[in-house]
Amino acid sequence: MQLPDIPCIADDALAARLQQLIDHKTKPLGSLGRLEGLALRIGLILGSEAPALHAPQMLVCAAEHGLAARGVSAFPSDVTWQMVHNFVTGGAAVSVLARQHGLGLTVVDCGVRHDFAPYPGLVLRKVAPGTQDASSGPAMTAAQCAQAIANGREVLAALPGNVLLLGEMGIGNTSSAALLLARLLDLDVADCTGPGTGLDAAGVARKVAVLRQALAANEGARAPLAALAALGGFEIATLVGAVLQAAHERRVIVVDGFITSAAVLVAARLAPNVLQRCVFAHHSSEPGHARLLAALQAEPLLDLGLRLGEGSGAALAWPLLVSACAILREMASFEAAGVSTSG
Ligand SMILES: Cc1cc2ncn([C@H]3O[C@H](COP(=O)(O)O)[C@@H](O)[C@H]3O)c2cc1C
Ligand SMILES: O=C(O)c1cccnc1
Repeated sequence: MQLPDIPCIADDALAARLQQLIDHKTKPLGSLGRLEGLALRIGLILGSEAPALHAPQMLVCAAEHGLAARGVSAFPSDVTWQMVHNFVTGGAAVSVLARQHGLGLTVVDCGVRHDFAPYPGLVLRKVAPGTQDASSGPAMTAAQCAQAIANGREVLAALPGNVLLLGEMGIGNTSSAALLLARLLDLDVADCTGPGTGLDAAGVARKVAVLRQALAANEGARAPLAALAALGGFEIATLVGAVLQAAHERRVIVVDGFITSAAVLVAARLAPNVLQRCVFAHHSSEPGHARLLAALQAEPLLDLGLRLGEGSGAALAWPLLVSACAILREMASFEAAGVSTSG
């Protein structure tokens, strides 16, 4: 499969200039804390000393998981298509937050077991009506996986703006994310698995047992694409494509929780420079997320105890990106404002 070109952002001169601009703003050195690093990162991604974010796009990818039939979620699979309807009609958390913050909202049917009528904001890119049960073999074929990645690239390329916010929906997808994490980071799957939508301790233990079967049934799937096909979901593969395309186009990528971080892990294994374009929105309370963030050396902006997905955390972090850019563009320097420097 042909991957898009994602060059290293290694503009030392711009980095030095951005740091100098930030340091000369009318504030004690470093006093805007993490916002300063955020401003620097966005400046580097957009290649500008005065970065401006425009037409931010929330992309919610949805699909069903064959593995869900094994009782790995506290909710039935039908919730996936029902929530897709809720997203586009405006009633879901991500719908409310996208509306509040003026984010474009695009929902993609990547593989939901339901025939949707055309609806504004709903893009139909169904690879198949759900994946196969990964506990007895690969979730998808290599061709299906490649198709989902191509779909994600195409959908993203058609969206305006210079910021992509990642969201997802798919009952059972904390299982896929845990499997990808265990396989690609060589961790015990028990350390990657949590309650998801709300399993109790016995439920989590049963989930771990099923996930061990999935790893055994897909023992040979070790390379990133093979692991994605064997253990992933159509929404995760579509997100991988969208992330690769957004990174190629030098958009800022705002990563949501556990599942979208797993998609970024796969994308980064295919093209490590993807990570230079990512801002991690929040620390999900799904336990595996801490390990995933550590492996990606990511420092998420928020820690609100969220465990929803959909893109809710990315939407909540969005105002911080806007503020970081405004500070870089609009705050006066000591010189311009006539304020005395220290000492
Ligand atoms: C009503 C409802 C809305 C959601 N929105 C996101 N998710 C989240 O829960 C699912 C993952 O958890 P698990 O692996 O345990 O199924 C995903 O669809 C995710 O986006 C939801 C789940 C439910 C029930
Ligand atoms: O962090 C997430 O993305 C998440 C956690 C639990 C359930 N659904 C999504």
